[in-house]
Amino acid sequence: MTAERSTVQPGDAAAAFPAGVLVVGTGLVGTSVGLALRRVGADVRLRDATPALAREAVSLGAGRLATADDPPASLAVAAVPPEAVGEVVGEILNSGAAEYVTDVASVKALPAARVGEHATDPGRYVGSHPMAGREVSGPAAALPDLFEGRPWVLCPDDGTHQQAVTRALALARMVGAAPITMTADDHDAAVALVSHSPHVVAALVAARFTAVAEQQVRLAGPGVADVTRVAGGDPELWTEILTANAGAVSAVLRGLRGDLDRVLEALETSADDRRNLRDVLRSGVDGRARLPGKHGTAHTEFATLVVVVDDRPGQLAALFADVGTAEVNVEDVRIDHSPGQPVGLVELDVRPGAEDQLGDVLRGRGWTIRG
Ligand SMILES: NC(=O)C1=CN([C@@H]2O[C@H](COP(=O)(O)OP(=O)(O)OC[C@H]3O[C@@H](n4cnc5c(N)ncnc54)[C@H](O)[C@@H]3O)[C@@H](O)[C@H]2O)C=CC1
Ligand SMILES: O=C(O)C(=O)Cc1ccc(O)cc1
Repeated sequence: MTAERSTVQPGDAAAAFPAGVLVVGTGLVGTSVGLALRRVGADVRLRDATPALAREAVSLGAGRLATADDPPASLAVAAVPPEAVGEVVGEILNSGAAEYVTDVASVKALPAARVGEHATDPGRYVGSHPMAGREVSGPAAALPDLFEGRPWVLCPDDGTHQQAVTRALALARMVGAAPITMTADDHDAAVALVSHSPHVVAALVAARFTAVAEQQVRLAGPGVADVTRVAGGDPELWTEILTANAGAVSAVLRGLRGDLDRVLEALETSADDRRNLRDVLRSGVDGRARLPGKHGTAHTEFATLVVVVDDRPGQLAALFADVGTAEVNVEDVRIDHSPGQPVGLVELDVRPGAEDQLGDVLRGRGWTIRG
């Protein structure tokens, strides 16, 4: 497995893609690819099975409409749902719409097999998957910096042409992502663990809220919102993703079911034996510490400063202006606001040790620091 990052220079996009890039499927991911490529000066052509969505992507600045007269693009990106990848990639290659093609589907083994069935020269395709997304679909949700600093997995196999890999690598770099190469099976096992099973768990947790009294759900805070954020994703798309990666996802969920049984046993049998419960919770702490942190670096536990802000216009701008004078890098920010309360809480994450300096500056400027 290899990982790399580099800086894009002006002119790199034209050199990498002399005949431009064709994006087929102008939803969240396709339009984000177009927006990111336009920022580095690439010629981007767009089409979608629903032409109005391609026109919407054009109006957002993601490129121009593809036409039948266009010469073959240097690279096409099939940004369509997993089950459509085989047919779409086959059509692009067989019609000569592009020299090489990649896709962005969240699973890799099944689409590659389908491309083999549809394309006369499947070696001009290399599967890829940007590890970045949102729980909202469609062109309007697209962001030009969606892929910035995120892993972008490439899955070449023995039959893949080197030039297909070169062009897909260039795509990942041009949009600011960090390319990683692995086999389709390794990819599918990894995303079952870090993306697909968490999605199921998030949906299961969130589904508990549908049939309970409103006053129970009203107590929910940012913790449960974090845990369930991805559950807002498109159920149609996620049904396709989970079905296409059923084996790997089932393996993770079976392990999870075993742990859940241990928790239930600990809760329902001996109130004195807390060991199993503690073991599960301790494993959770250990597992979470292995997650990559900001910019794909190792996870760091930040120190958090909680600042009380009045619920009135201009407060956040004033706070950030004062933070700016403290010469402390803020690694992350969260804003917690309870409905009906006249104040909000702004959580500022800083490197451990820097919180005293920032706290002193903010107190000196009249801010209330909680805790
Ligand atoms: N949503 C996410 O967070 C992420 C999604 N992905 C993958 O990206 C792909 C696209 O997902 P989104 O952009 O989120 O979905 P989306 O629903 O926003 O966009 C998909 C687009 O493909 C078009 N489309 C469907 N079939 C087509 C066909 N046969 N020919 C041309 N256009 C067609 C649809 O009209 C739609 O505009 C999926 O394979 C998904 O697994 C990858 C990373 C993140
Ligand atoms: O929202 C997030 O944190 C995600 O991780 C989104 C995501 C969804 C689907 C993918 O195939 C890849 C990334």
